[in-house]
Amino acid sequence: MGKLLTPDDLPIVRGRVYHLDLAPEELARRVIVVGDPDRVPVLAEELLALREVDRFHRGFRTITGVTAETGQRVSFVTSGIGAPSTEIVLNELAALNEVDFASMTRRERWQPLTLVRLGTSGGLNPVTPVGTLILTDYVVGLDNTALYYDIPLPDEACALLEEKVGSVLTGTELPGARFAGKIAPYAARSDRGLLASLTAAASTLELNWTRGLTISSAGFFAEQGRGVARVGTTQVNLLDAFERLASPWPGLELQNMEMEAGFFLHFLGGMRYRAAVVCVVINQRSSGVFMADYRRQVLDGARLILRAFKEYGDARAKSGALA
Ligand SMILES: O=P(O)(O)O[C@H]1O[C@H](CO)[C@@H](O)[C@H]1O
Ligand SMILES: O=c1cc[nH]c(=O)[nH]1
Repeated sequence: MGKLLTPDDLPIVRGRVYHLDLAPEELARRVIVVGDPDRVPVLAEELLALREVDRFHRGFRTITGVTAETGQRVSFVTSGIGAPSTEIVLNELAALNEVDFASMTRRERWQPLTLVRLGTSGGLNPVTPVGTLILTDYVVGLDNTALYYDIPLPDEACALLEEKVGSVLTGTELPGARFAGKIAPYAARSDRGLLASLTAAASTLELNWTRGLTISSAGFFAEQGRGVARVGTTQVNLLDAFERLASPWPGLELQNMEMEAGFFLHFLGGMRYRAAVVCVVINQRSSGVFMADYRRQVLDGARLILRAFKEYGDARAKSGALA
């Protein structure tokens, strides 16, 4: 028998996890995770033929159902904004998948989940137009939530990215700043097979898309170079420095900045779940252009993900692996 979890380690209320208010059978094995709870019913209305579960608790909306186009069971789940909120959601999703709530021990058998974050992001690449879908190849996270999870470096490219983004931070520190040197970049990557399926699906749909490097910030304002509040910032001209960041190797360009991809890929990679990230560029940080209505692009992103789920599942079934 696995380790016994106490009701305080993993609070379960009326058979459901404490924050998401979901029971194990209410979660599909394929999950699209969005930041904004209002995005969940939009996806459900447009894409589901059948709705089985619809919950809203602590700001987290979840809808599980069967898709009209691919006939797959999927869950649309809210992460909320930022790594700390995402940490709660991903831990509860993993517990729903792996823990037997009757005995409060890990089940002997479970299959990894397949999850894609579908979000919005700020554009950092002047040649990538607003409205483009970015498929994250690698991400560098700047939050410290991920640093509580001791997960091995996925590959040598991640080490190089950590070093490059580390020098951007060192080069933009305010001399004498109280927290100078305290922000520790960590790199992660999308699951290679899932990214390949997303890339293949994107190539067959007439979408504006590209792959690239994503930066995940710990916040929206100072952390993304927005000097709105009347207090000093540890980093100065951070955005300019990011925009000058040379491509770390041919084929990988810095594309966008958002707030959850880093933790998402770091944690789920460590769990050996299959995870990837697709974000719409809704603004151009250098020119100040901002697109407030991105509903169409988000739906395009969701259709792309559903198609990739299908192709990825079919390819795995053909190779003898469980989908
Ligand atoms: O549109 P979502 O998925 O929320 O993603 C982006 O939007 C929020 C900031 O406005 C952050 O969560 C950021 O990552
Ligand atoms: O600039 C942006 C736009 C969306 N989300 C972010 O985190 N930043």
